[in-house]
Amino acid sequence: MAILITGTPGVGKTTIARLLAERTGKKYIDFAEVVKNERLYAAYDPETNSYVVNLDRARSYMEQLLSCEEILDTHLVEALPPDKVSVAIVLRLDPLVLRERLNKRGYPSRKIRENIESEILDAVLISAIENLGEEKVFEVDTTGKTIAEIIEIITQILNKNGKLYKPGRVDWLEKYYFLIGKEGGII
Ligand SMILES: Nc1ncnc2c1ncn2[C@@H]1O[C@H](COP(=O)(O)OP(=O)(O)OP(=O)(O)O)[C@@H](O)[C@H]1O
Repeated sequence: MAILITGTPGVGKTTIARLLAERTGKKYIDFAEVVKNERLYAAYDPETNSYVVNLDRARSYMEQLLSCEEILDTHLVEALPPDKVSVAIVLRLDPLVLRERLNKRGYPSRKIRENIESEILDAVLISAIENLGEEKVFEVDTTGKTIAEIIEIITQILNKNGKLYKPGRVDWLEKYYFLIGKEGGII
């Protein structure tokens, strides 16, 4: 059963998932790589350099691939077989910090806006709860935390001490509703 590290693009999934895999000796799986290598996509969008994933094919491929406790890195929870995911850690990040990171990547302003809106509106958290069930889902606000602090929190969650990290504590909407619809999240 996989441990899923998820969240809006740019929140730190790959950084955390890779380190967690190293620390635990578990296999790290970059879902985006699997999609590309196994051609589990229906289309490719050159403007945003992203793939439109074929959810059914992806889900059945991952059903075969996932065996023991891999560390899985993706924001696309709906492409995963729910019965093969034991726990989902949704990383959260202050939208203004996320905007800085995505700006540094040189993302087009439309892509930045979409990701910031997704973070403000809890899109990945909601998808994780809907697809996996709330009992499997935990939420970690990574804003201002070091990588070591985040790994420590995830370790607590994996050791069944995650009650402080159940969904519902992070709420960006009240503070950042005015960013919705702004190109590139620019006020
Ligand atoms: N706790 C942290 N503190 C400061 N910077 C961080 C932290 N975690 C990640 N970063 C930085 O944020 C950037 C994005 O991290 P990362 O690529 O891991 O995000 P991601 O969620 O996997 O993004 P994507 O889904 O687009 O691959 C990187 O430059 C990384 O070094």
